[in-house]
Amino acid sequence: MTSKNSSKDKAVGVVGMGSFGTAIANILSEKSKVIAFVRRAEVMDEINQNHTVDGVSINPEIIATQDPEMIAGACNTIFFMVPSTAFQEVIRQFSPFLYPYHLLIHGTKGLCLNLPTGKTLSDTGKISRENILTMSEVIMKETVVVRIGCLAGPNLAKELYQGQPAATVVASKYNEVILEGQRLLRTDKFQVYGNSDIVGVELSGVLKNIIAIAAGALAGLGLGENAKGLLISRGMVEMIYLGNALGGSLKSFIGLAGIGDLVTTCNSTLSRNYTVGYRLAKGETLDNIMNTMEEVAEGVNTVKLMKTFVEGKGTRAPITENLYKVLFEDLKIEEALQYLMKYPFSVDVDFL
Ligand SMILES: NC(=O)c1ccc[n+]([C@@H]2O[C@H](COP(=O)([O-])OP(=O)(O)OC[C@H]3O[C@@H](n4cnc5c(N)ncnc54)[C@H](O)[C@@H]3O)[C@@H](O)[C@H]2O)c1
Ligand SMILES: O=P(O)(O)OC[C@H](O)CO
Repeated sequence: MTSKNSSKDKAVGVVGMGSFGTAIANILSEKSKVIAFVRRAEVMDEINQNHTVDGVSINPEIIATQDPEMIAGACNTIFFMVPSTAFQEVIRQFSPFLYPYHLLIHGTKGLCLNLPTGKTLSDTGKISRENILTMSEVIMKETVVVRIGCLAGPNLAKELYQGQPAATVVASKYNEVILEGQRLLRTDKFQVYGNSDIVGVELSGVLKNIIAIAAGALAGLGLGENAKGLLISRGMVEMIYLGNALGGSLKSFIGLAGIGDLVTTCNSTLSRNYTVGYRLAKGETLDNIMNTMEEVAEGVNTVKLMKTFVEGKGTRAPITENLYKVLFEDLKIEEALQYLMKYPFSVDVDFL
C-alpha cells in the first residue's frame, strides 16, 4: 500500500500522554518528530510551554495538540496509548481523518465489550467471543485502516522513561507494520521483536494483568517465592487456555509479550495491577483502591469480562473465577487461596 508521503520524513503521532504514552513518545523522539494528542488543554500547554507532563521532563522536540485532524494529516504512523475504557471514543474522534495509508499501533492492554446498543454485561449475563474486542479489532471496526499493529511486552513505563534496558514486541499481520515499528522504536536500550499473531500478543498483555493482581495479593499476604512460582506457572496455563479460546496462538504466550511480561508484572510494585492485589490483601476495599489510584489498572475489568466469558463457554478458569469472587463478591483472599490449593490440577504441562 502506498503512503501519501514517505513515512521516513514524517512526524509520528502519539495519542494519550499518560505513563506509557509519555515513555513511548520519549523513545520515538530520539529518531522522529513526535506530535502528541492530549485530552486536556492544560496538558497541551504544559507540554508545549514547559516540556513536561505532570512535572516530569520530556524531550522538548515533542509537541502537543488537541486536534485529531492535525495529527492524522501530519503523521502516517500513529501510536494509540489510551486505556481500553477510552479507546473506542478516541478512535471515533480520529476515524473521520484516517485513510488506508495510515498505520496504527496501539499499546493498550485491555479489552472492549461489544454488545448491542443499550445492553450491559448484567443484561446479557453470558458473553461469547463476538462480544469481546481486542483493540486491533476496535480499530478495524471503527476505521478504514488495515495496517494495524500492537505493542506489548515487559514495559513498565517508569523503567522505560528512566532509559533502563528493555524489549518489546510489535505484532501485526503486516510485515511492513513490524518493520516500521522496529525502525521507529529500536534504540540501543530498546530492542523490538516482531510477531505476526497480533491477537495472541494483544491477549498476552491483557491476560497477564489477571495473574498480576493475584501475585500482588500473594505478596500482600506475606507469602513467599514458592507460592509466586506456583501462581506464575499455573497462571501461564490459564492464560494459554483463555488465549486459545479467544483466538491467540500458544507461541505468543510463551514469548516476550506473554511469559516475559507476566514475570515482570508479577514482581513489580511499579505495576498498577500488582498494586491492586497487594492493597486488597492489606484489607482495602476495591472501591477505595480504584478511587485513589491515579492510573488505570486494566486487569480489574478483564477479570469481569473473562469470568463472564468462561461461564458462557462452559469451561473453567480457576484463578480468574476466584479472583472475580474476591474483587466483586465477598470472598476473602485466604479462602480463594485455600480453594485453589484444593483444586484438582493434576497434569503439569498439558498445552504442548
Ligand atoms: N504504564 C505502564 O507501565 C504500561 C505499560 C504497557 C502498557 N500499558 C497500557 O497502556 C494503556 C495506558 O496506560 P497508562 O499507564 O499510560 O495509563 P495512564 O492512566 O497513565 O494514562 C492514560 C492516558 O490516557 C488519556 N486519556 C484517557 N481518556 C482519554 C480520551 N478520551 N482522550 C484522550 N486521552 C485520554 C489520559 O488523559 C491519560 O493521559 C493501558 O492499557 C495500559 O495497560 C501501560
Ligand atoms: O502497571 P500495569 O499493571 O498496567 O503493568 C504495566 C505493563 O503492562 C508492564 O508491562
